[in-house]
Amino acid sequence: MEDAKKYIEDVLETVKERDPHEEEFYQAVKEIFDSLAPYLAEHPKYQQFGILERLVEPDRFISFRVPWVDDQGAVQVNRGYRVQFNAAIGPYKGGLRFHPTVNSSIVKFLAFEQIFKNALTGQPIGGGKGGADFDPKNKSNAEIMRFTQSFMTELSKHIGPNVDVPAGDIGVGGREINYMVGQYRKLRGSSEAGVFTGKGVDIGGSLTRAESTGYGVIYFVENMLKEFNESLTGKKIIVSGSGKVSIYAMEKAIELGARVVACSDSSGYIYDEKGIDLETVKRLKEVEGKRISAYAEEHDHSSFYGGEKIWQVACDIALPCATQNELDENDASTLIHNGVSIVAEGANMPCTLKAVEQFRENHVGFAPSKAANAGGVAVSALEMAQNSARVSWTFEEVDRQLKEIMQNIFDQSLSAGRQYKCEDNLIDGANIAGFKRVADAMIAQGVL
Ligand SMILES: NC(=O)c1ccc[n+]([C@@H]2O[C@H](COP(=O)([O-])OP(=O)(O)OC[C@H]3O[C@@H](n4cnc5c(N)ncnc54)[C@H](O)[C@@H]3O)[C@@H](O)[C@H]2O)c1
Repeated sequence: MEDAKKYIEDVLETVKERDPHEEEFYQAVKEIFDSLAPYLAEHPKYQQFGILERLVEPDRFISFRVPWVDDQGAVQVNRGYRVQFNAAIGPYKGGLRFHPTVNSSIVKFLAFEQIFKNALTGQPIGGGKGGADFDPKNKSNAEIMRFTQSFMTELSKHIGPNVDVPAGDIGVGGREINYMVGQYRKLRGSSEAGVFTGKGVDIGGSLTRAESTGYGVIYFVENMLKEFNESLTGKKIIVSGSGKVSIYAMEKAIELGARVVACSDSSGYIYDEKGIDLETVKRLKEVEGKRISAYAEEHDHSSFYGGEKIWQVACDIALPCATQNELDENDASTLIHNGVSIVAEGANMPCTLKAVEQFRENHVGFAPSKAANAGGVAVSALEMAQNSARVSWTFEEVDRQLKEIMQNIFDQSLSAGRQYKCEDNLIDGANIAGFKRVADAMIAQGVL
């Protein structure tokens, strides 16, 4: 065991030395590697094949200029990225994020996480991620289109249905993906349906893709509750964010009998004791593009708390579904003090390492993002399968497969955790199960 720990520490040290400014990337690598010691101790072959050293270096890191012209006629320049991290089990697969905070550390951490998440789904997809430091807020539709087309002019050289298949993420939804599909088709002169997922249903998108990440989080939580012969009925839930993941996590939770009392956006949170009216949230966010405070103006029995964090609201289940590191150790203490029993990560790495430590110490059921939010990428892979076969499955069929995949991810994570005596915790279990699939595929293919 000591040898394995030393191996992990040495590789972590190299990561820090090589890119000391990439804090989020280091955090993501540490979170995974810290789980692996008992598994690596039992299987020294991974060290002999230099798996950890190879895993932390992406196959390719692409960074490029994205020039575009705004509505006033001024030239703007943003920076675009695509990290093709690991393709041992299939083409690179992962979303594109448009947000001003996007930088090399953020895209590398997201792509690294994606490798293990994709492996956990059991599907043939490798890990990648990308985006741009472009802020879509307050941009006109024409500006979004011009920016997205310019972004695709460069990215199109590096992607393809068997190479790298991007999807959406923060700031990139169906509209942006459709613009990318169009620009890619125009540049290539051919229709390659399987090069993007999250497309509109009319142009080859899959039913249930929009709902899949949020629904998947709730299916995962259902599995956790079942272990204790419990269900979602009557559970009080809070969900951060009010975007693609949050909205559909709320929808499924409400459908299964839970009471969702609070949700948020980057300006603050709303609390509605009677339970959030999701139709209002959908209209405000998906149609009108308004701040979440507008909810409180329409619902007398609700309140808006500007600039405050949602984690002070007492609940049974907390679902961080907005962004990375949105829940720190103080928030974790507050949630624990207020009696939270399950925290499931809908967003990628929303809890800091110290927050996770607190949940572990206090025996709060914790579902890590790479397991809990894998439903989105799983349905993306189902979209690729439908595109290859030129068929469209029904909503019910895709939902059935999604449920099955989430159940498998839960079972694998639980059993790997138990096998390596990680006190039944799903974090170590998910990390070990995901690592095993990728590492074995890397060994089988030789030193590349
Ligand atoms: N879309 C997917 O299929 C998918 C799949 C897996 C993981 N994720 C992850 O889920 C998270 C959300 O992605 P999304 O696709 O829903 O994005 P989105 O842009 O649709 O929504 C993001 C939401 O978070 C809110 N937000 C941002 N910063 C916040 C803050 N500091 N506090 C409170 N709210 C804040 C925004 O206002 C918005 O409501 C990201 O971490 C993303 O990587 C998304």
